[in-house]
Amino acid sequence: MTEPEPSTGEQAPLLDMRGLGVTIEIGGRPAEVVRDLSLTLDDGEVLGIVGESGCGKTVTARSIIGLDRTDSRFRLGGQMLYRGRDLLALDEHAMRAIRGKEIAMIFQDPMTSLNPLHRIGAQIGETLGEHTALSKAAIRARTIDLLRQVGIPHPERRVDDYPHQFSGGMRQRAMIAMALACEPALLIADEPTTALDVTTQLQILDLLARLKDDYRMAVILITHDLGVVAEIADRVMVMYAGQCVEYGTTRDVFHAPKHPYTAGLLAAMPSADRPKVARLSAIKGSPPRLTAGLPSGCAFAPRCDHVFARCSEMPPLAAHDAAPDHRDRCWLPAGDRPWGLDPARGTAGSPA
Ligand SMILES: Nc1ncnc2c1ncn2[C@@H]1O[C@H](COP(=O)(O)OP(=O)(O)OP(=O)(O)O)[C@@H](O)[C@H]1O
Repeated sequence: MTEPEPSTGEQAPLLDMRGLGVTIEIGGRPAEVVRDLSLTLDDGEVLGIVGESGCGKTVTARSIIGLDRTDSRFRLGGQMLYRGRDLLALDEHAMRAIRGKEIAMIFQDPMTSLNPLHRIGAQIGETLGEHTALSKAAIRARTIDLLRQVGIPHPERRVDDYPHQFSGGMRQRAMIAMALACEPALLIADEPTTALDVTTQLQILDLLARLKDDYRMAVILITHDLGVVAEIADRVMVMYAGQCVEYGTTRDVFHAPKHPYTAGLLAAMPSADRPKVARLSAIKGSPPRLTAGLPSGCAFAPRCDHVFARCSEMPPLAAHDAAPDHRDRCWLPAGDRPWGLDPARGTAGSPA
């Protein structure tokens, strides 16, 4: 990836992650689970991060908000510039002022955020009490309003319920209300719908799409589901084995995928109205175990049908054509990537 310009104060992107690396000590040995990851996110923008299980999506998200910073097994490198300030260089006290207020996170399991022993309203109110100077009465009024905004019926009554009195979908809504309490500039949503039934999934995604507009929030959405990304993301990052293998606008990545891994994910996507890419069977094999140590060359090579000698070296994340923001990590010349063929234009690997 090209070296980004130094960012300062007002002109800086909301988030400018530069060369993030995460190493975890597992079984007494260091495992590099995220490698040289860079991205930028502007106010109000939605970035989808996709990839198979274990590719480093959650570790990346938790690194942004500093959830593992007190775990001595974790080593983080690179920079995480939030409005120009490097979050990785802040102490835990300074980070606590940002977490929940400026950057909030929701998880697949709402009980990660909700305490079963405390009333829903008290938990949302606690976030407001920590980060605002609102009175008790104002906190309660705001809490009820938040529950209404996320679609909880009779919020003035349900505010005093405990989490177990809410259904799974309602708990997810309550967790979203808690995340929104301080109107964060960035919401990180880690598989927020995976554990829900299909109807509830759609309702929660609609809710997130509406709230990101109402609150003008940037969102990083982590998911296995490319269909979800196609619906609400402006940009997509495809991760494989702890690295970014493709990055671009949702339109470019979906209409003209460049990396064979992205093409494989798209081909495996069960959707009638999927963009026309040459059909591939589901990707053979499975991702490498990051804990076993990675080969020095392309990590996808053992699963790729197009391997050639150069793949024993690590490909850089690079743009190859007129779309400088569409980058991928593959050595194949653009003309040798049949999955990128756009039949309407007769071009290979170029954005539609
Ligand atoms: N707390 C931890 N302790 C040890 N290893 C961890 C920890 N968290 C993550 N890992 C390892 O880091 C790697 C990346 O995991 P991560 O959870 O980020 O993947 P993911 O892409 O989010 O997967 P999933 O889609 O299943 O959530 C995996 O090999 C995982 O086993």
